[in-house]
Amino acid sequence: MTEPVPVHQVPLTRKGWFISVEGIDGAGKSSHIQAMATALERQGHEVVLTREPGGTPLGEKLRALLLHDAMDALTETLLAFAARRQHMREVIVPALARGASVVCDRFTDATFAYQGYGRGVALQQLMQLEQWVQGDWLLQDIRQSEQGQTYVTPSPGVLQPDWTLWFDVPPEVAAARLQNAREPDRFEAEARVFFERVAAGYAQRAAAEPQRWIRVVSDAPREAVQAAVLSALTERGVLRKEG
Ligand SMILES: Nc1ncnc2c1ncn2[C@@H]1O[C@H](COP(=O)(O)OP(=O)(O)OP(=O)(O)O)[C@@H](O)[C@H]1O
Ligand SMILES: Cc1cn([C@H]2C[C@H](O)[C@@H](COP(=O)(O)O)O2)c(=O)[nH]c1=O
Repeated sequence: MTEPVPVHQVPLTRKGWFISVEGIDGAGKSSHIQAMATALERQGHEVVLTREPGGTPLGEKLRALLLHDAMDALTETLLAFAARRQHMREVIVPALARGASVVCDRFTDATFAYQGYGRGVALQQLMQLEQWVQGDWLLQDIRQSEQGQTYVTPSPGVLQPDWTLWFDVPPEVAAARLQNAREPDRFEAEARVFFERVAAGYAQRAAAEPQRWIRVVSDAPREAVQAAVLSALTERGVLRKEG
C-alpha cells in the first residue's frame, strides 16, 4: 500500500483567504467584520463569515455552555477545541477547499490568549491540542473523506489563518464600551486584570509571528478603524487596489 501524500506536498490549489479576527471583549471587532466580508465579496470572493466558539449547530451549543456555565479552565479549553474541530470539518476546510474565503470571528489565538494567558492553562498543552485538532495529518484524513475536494495547508504543521487581524485596545477602553452595551457573559464579567493578561497574550503572539498578524489600533473612531482595516488588507494584497 502506498503512503498517503502529506497534505503540504499537494500542489497549492486554494484561491480563498483564511482570515481570523481577534481582540479582547469590547475591542470592536464585530463592528468591522461585515465590512471586510463585503469588501471581499465586491472583489469577487465567495465569503464564509463565521465565528468561534460556534459556526456549526454543535459549536453553537458548546458556545452557550462556554459563555454561561461555570467550569474548570481545562474543561473550557477542551470545549473550545471540540467546537473548533467540528467547525473545521463542517465549515472551514470545505469552504477553503472550494476556493471560498473564510472570515472567522476568533480562532485558536483566542484559546491561547484566554485559556492560556488569561486562565493559566499551560501553553504546551494548548500546542498539543492545536496539533491534534488542526494538524495536517488530520487534514489529510479530511481530504481523503471528501471526494473531489483538495485542501492544502500552506506549509507543514497546523492549519492556521493566513491573516489575523488583531483589534488592539486598552482594557479600560474596552470595558467602558461594554459597560452599557449588553448583559455580560462569563468572560465579559471578568476583572480588568484578566483582560490585561489576555491582551498581553495577544501582543506576545503577534510579536512572534509578524508575517501573519495585522495590528489594528482600535481605540479610535469607528470610521478610522474601518479605513485602517481595509487599507491594511489592501497593502497585503488581500484586497485589490481600486482605482
Ligand atoms: N471605534 C469605536 N468607538 C466607540 N465604540 C465602539 C467602537 N467600536 C465598537 N464600539 C462599541 O463597543 C461595543 C463593543 O463592540 P463590538 O461588539 O464590535 O466588540 P467585539 O470586539 O466584537 O466584542 P466581543 O468580542 O465582546 O463581542 C459596542 O457597543 C460597539 O458599538
Ligand atoms: C474562540 C474562543 C473564545 N473565547 C471567548 C472569548 C469571548 O469572550 C467569547 C466569545 O465571544 P465573542 O463576543 O463572540 O467574541 O469566548 C475563549 O475563551 N476561548 C476561545 O477559544
